[in-house]
Amino acid sequence: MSKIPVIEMFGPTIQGEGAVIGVKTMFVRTYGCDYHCSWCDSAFTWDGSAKAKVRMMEPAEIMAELLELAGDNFNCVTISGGNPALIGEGMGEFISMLHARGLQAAIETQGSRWQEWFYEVDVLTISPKPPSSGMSTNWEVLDSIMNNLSARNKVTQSLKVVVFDDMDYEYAKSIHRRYPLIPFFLQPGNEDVTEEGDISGRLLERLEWLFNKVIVDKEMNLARVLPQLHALIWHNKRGK
Ligand SMILES: C[S@@+](CC[C@H](N)C(=O)[O-])C[C@H]1O[C@@H](n2cnc3c(N)ncnc32)[C@H](O)[C@@H]1O
Ligand SMILES: Nc1nc2[nH]cc(C(=O)O)c2c(=O)[nH]1
Ligand code: SF4
Ligand SMILES: [Mg+2]
Repeated sequence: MSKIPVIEMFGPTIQGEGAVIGVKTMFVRTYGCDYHCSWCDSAFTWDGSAKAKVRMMEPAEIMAELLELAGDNFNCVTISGGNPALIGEGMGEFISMLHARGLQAAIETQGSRWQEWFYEVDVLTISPKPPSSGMSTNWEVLDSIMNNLSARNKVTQSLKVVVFDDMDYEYAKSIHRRYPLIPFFLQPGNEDVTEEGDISGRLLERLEWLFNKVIVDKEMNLARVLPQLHALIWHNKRGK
């Protein structure tokens, strides 16, 4: 059995982003990322600040802890990070374990690495990073991920781009143009992930800004613009 580096597990909560927004889900957050986005809202998964909290866990141990946390009060497990696509066969084993119990596996990843277990994922969210992140996209890798998934026609995949500014918006358009058949989501960026208290007003202003860009843009007729719903309700609180 191959172990998985887990930094936190929480839930049940409500999926706050993307294609399955609003669905009750547990979260498993893996440690480690091959990116270091300037505005990452989960930097503790890679910046070393929470390294002492990482547990190397067998898939069966993760399953047991989810059941301990929530009993049968969930049907979906979202695996995020960090980048869960850094993990090899252990993750494939964990996804099989979820399926054996009739549970769904949702994955959040940035599209920088391929894993064979992507084929088994029920809801796969690929979130390429725009210029404001400071990261650059490896188009060869992203193309091959999107090609592999399309060829199997089995996984429910979607693309989700976070937008902070006009340059990010142009990047988002280039993603949508490149993969026009893939469900496409836009999400405004949270510009201060450490602010305490109610940040909903600030987030809603950015949502309106993004709405207004999409409304006048005929290339975005099929895009869906969504907030980070959990951030509107629970703000920058961790484990929500
Ligand atoms: C923390 S990441 C982890 C999964 C994976 N590394 C990725 O980036 O897709 C989960 C989601 O949060 C988004 N995100 C991270 N920081 C954000 C911020 N400051 N504002 C809005 N979305 C953010 C990412 O773009 C991604 O879609
Ligand atoms: N409620 C809630 N929904 C989410 N969707 C994606 C998240 C993530 O951090 O990957 C996230 C998260 O952290 N919380
Ligand atoms: S890819 Fe995801 S987890 Fe990694 S630094 Fe960027 S937003 Fe954070
Ligand atoms: Mg989050």
